[in-house]
Amino acid sequence: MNQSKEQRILNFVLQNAVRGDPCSVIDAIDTYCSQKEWAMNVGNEKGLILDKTVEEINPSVALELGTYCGYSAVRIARLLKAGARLLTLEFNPEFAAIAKQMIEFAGVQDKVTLIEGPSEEIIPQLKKKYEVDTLDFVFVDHWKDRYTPDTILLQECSLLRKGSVLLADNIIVPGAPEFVNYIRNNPRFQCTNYPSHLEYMKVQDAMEKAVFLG
Ligand SMILES: Cn1cnc(CNC(=O)c2cc(-c3ccc(F)cc3)cc(O)c2O)c1
Ligand SMILES: [Mg+2]
Repeated sequence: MNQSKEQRILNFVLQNAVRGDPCSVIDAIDTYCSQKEWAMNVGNEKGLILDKTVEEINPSVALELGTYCGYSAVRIARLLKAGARLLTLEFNPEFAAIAKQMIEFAGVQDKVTLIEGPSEEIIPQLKKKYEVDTLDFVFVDHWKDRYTPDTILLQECSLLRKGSVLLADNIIVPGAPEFVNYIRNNPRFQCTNYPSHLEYMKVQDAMEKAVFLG
């Protein structure tokens, strides 16, 4: 049975990156996906916006919606302080299996909890089952039609506190127009738009930062 693209990306990392070196894993994925096969990792240009946001917040507890191959999980986890943790949710079992191996090869597995399943089921479990109080940072990068319902669900589950920061990918491509409308017109969020480009392409994209005001 021939390999999936995601398996080919992982194989390239295993053969070209250095075990335990997150930066070499990030670079290997970006090299493969810019030269061989496009894939929907956040990429290096938007990845720098993600890095700066994580460094600014220095979160103790971070959540990622949409793990995919683990590129942004490794990107975020490499910046976390001792004792800080990232929970990352992935719906697709094949992607979750690849991401698990990617995270372990990068050596950040002690900081990352990869949870497989639908976000609408897992978010309500975060407090009791995953011992989360509130979230300092949320990277939103999953199904674009889930951005708004899951942002509402995070509020309903009291997982956001005054100052919690959401950073959403793909505001232009594939786009999340309903989310943009919801979040920019919601007085409980202070929004900032970060123009950028679609990963590995010369196509316009953007990220949206939304600070929860409590
Ligand atoms: C299957 N699946 C598991 N997670 C998800 C959620 N992510 C996306 O859908 C996603 C899609 C694109 C994209 C796809 C085709 C295209 F032509 C242009 C852009 C880019 C991204 O950065 C994304 O995050 C989908
Ligand atoms: Mg994305």
